Amino acid sequence: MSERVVKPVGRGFLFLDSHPAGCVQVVRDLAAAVEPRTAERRVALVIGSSAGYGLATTIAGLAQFGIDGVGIAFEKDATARRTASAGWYRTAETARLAAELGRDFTFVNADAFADTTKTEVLDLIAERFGGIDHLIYSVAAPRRTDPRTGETYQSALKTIGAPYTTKSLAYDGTEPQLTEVTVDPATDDDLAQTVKVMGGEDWARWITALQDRGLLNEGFNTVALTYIGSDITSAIYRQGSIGTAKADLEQTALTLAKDGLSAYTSVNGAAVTQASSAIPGIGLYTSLLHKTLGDTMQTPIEQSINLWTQLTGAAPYDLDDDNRIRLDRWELTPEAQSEVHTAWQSATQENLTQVADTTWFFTEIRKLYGFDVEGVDYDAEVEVEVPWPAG
Ligand SMILES: NC(=O)c1ccc[n+]([C@@H]2O[C@H](COP(=O)([O-])OP(=O)(O)OC[C@H]3O[C@@H](n4cnc5c(N)ncnc54)[C@H](O)[C@@H]3O)[C@@H](O)[C@H]2O)c1
Repeated sequence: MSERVVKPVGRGFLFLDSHPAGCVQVVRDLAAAVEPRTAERRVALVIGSSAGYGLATTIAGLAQFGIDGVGIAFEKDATARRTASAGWYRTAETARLAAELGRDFTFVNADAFADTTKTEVLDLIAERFGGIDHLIYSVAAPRRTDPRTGETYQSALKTIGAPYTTKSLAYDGTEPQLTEVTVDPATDDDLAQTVKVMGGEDWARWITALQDRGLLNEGFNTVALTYIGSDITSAIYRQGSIGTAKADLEQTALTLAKDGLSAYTSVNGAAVTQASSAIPGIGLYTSLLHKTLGDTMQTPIEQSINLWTQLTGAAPYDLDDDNRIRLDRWELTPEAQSEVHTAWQSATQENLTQVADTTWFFTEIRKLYGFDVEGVDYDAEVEVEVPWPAG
């Protein structure tokens, strides 16, 4: 037992500790946004199930689409000095939610890129479920060690060709700051490494491994998440090193589909997650987008419900010309983009909090660590040593 008061300690968008009770409430709030329904049983493997889009897909799947199966995440346990990572606490609560909903769902804490994880999870699937109907690949990682070569690759957030200077949002601990960040161009090696981390190789390896063991059920389909976004962020995102990796991921889907698999990428909209907040300019863009769209900015839960509706065949796939499932149409309407463009151009330090929803953005950032969540007593002592849910 290790109870203590947990306060936010950190700099900018990064906090060193997470609040267990806040993370519990975040999971409950996500679940409350899903209408529970008893559906036929389907088996899903969600890779990246503890945060952002993967968490939303897991919760929507558990509550509304009757999924059993396995979730994989890579999270840190508490130490003598630090709390566990937020994804650890969220996973513990998601497991409780799954049990309450009568679902058979196991969470594995391991590196999805490792072959040992694939073997462990495939054994579990073979033993417990006999096969899967859906695979959701929602990993966002800064690095990957390829177990077959032992080499470690680092993902880069760089432009292609020339440096690019963007407006960006920062936080000095008291006030939001409008800053300028210059992003360097990627070398060929940076690009190759980013593709190794965030491209389609590992997703394809999971599918091949499942296929080799005969664990893909009739009607199986799979989705890996991708992003396109606005012209405003394209020099850094879509036309940058990370966009090169996303193009590789999308190409992987096309190759898998050619082999007869029902494999897609889904283009999700901008959301505040740990992964996205690390990208220069994205925080400002997302704050402006929220100011423009308000409640019509679709949450990860809403997009996940939309995704499951399509994966389970309740609605036809909403595909674009490149065979990608589009969950981001609300983000890229000409009206929304034109308004965000104007706001982006006009943003200055003086008008920042009027043109951008910075308060909303920083609350969302703190919520990623379980802080600023309504209904949580942050002065109370809380148990920080929480066991990973038993399989
Ligand atoms: N956030 C956005 O705005 C946005 C928009 C569109 C698409 N996407 C895509 O959605 C996907 C998920 O991103 P996110 O923003 O939800 O990220 P996130 O940081 O919120 O979550 C990442 C997840 O990956 C897991 N993970 C990281 N490394 C792992 C590893 N080695 N093994 C197992 N699990 C690991 C983490 O535990 C976590 O569950 C990415 O492909 C991202 O590009 C994000």
